Amino acid sequence: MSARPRVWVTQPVFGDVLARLDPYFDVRVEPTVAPRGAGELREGLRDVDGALVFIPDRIDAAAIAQASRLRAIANVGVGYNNLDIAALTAAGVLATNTPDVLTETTADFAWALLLATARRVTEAERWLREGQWTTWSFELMLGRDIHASTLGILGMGRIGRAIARRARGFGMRVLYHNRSRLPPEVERECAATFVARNELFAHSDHLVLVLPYSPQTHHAVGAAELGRMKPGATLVNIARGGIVDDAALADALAAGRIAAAGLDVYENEPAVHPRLLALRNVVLTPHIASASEATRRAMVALAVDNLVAALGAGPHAGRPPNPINADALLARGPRSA
Ligand SMILES: NC(=O)C1=CN([C@@H]2O[C@H](COP(=O)(O)OP(=O)(O)OC[C@H]3O[C@@H](n4cnc5c(N)ncnc54)[C@H](OP(=O)(O)O)[C@@H]3O)[C@@H](O)[C@H]2O)C=CC1
Ligand SMILES: O=C(O)C(=O)[C@@H](O)[C@H](O)[C@H](O)CO
Repeated sequence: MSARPRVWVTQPVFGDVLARLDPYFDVRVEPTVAPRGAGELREGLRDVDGALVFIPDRIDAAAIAQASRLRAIANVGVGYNNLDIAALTAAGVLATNTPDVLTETTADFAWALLLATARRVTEAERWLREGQWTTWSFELMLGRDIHASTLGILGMGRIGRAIARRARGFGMRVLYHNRSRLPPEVERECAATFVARNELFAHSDHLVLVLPYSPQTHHAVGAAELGRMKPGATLVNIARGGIVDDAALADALAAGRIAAAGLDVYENEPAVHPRLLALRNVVLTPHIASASEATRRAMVALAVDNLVAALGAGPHAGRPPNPINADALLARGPRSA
């Protein structure tokens, strides 16, 4: 039996980047992309020291309880609501994520969705491809202006601020809400004004969601919040499924309560609420906000660095760049090698 630590990678991504694990570990990379169910994740984690996992992999308490060798989980992604952090910490398993490297690419994509949603880009293309463009009409596909309008950002963290910075070019007024207000110099740099949560819904022409998913943010945007939005406003969600109540959103869009929505994430993804699928005034993308080639490679590279260091190897042994639960080390008992 090998004395080297064992590592499991749940998707076959960028082989040249994953190869950087090889000098240190016995690595098993899943050969196919497939949803990994609870049973498969339990089995995969049972005999390994570390794993490199992705957003669809739900690492729950049951899997962690059976993973007696596990010491590190490197999540490829900045959001980590797929991990049971309390259970990992109690078990002495260090978890890491990949912030910063995806900030600008994700902010670019928020703008792609915002522009497509407000100016009806995908709706117009679908209509044209359906052969419906027989006469040019002056009032065809009238959209909502972006320039000189008010952009609202719920979740003004790394990505929210990058979205705000881009708004300058469109001459927009930027409002934001966080649980805690940003320092004045950051507000100045983003040219953004802090407002109460209800004010954000009431005054935004275009509202972008960029906050993490947690039990506290579950259905943070439901019927009541949608009801507070301006008639004709648009909503963009690049944050996480579950933050928006998808059924309530479908109601608001169908009723014309708000003009349109751009969604990259969904409550039950990859399943999309059938009523959202049936609507024309919604732009739907398959959770790709960070998906430029350079950024996806950088995310995997950072997750590799995190895993190597978290398992006590490489130049930064024991000091992974992006620990989520550094206190896990305090809980380490017999499973620490
Ligand atoms: N679609 C995609 O592919 C991608 C999605 N994401 C999602 O974007 C999220 C944000 O990433 P990033 O900007 O790097 O994270 P940050 O932690 O830098 O920012 C999150 C912001 O949300 C705020 N926030 C947290 N809870 C609440 C709340 N209850 N109400 C209002 N604001 C809140 C935080 O401020 P405060 O603590 O003061 O409230 C903070 O400013 C990720 O967690 C992930 O889910 C990220 C990348 C790609
Ligand atoms: O970073 C996040 O939180 C994301 O949602 C996206 O960047 C990725 O799609 C995901 O991380 C892939 O695992």
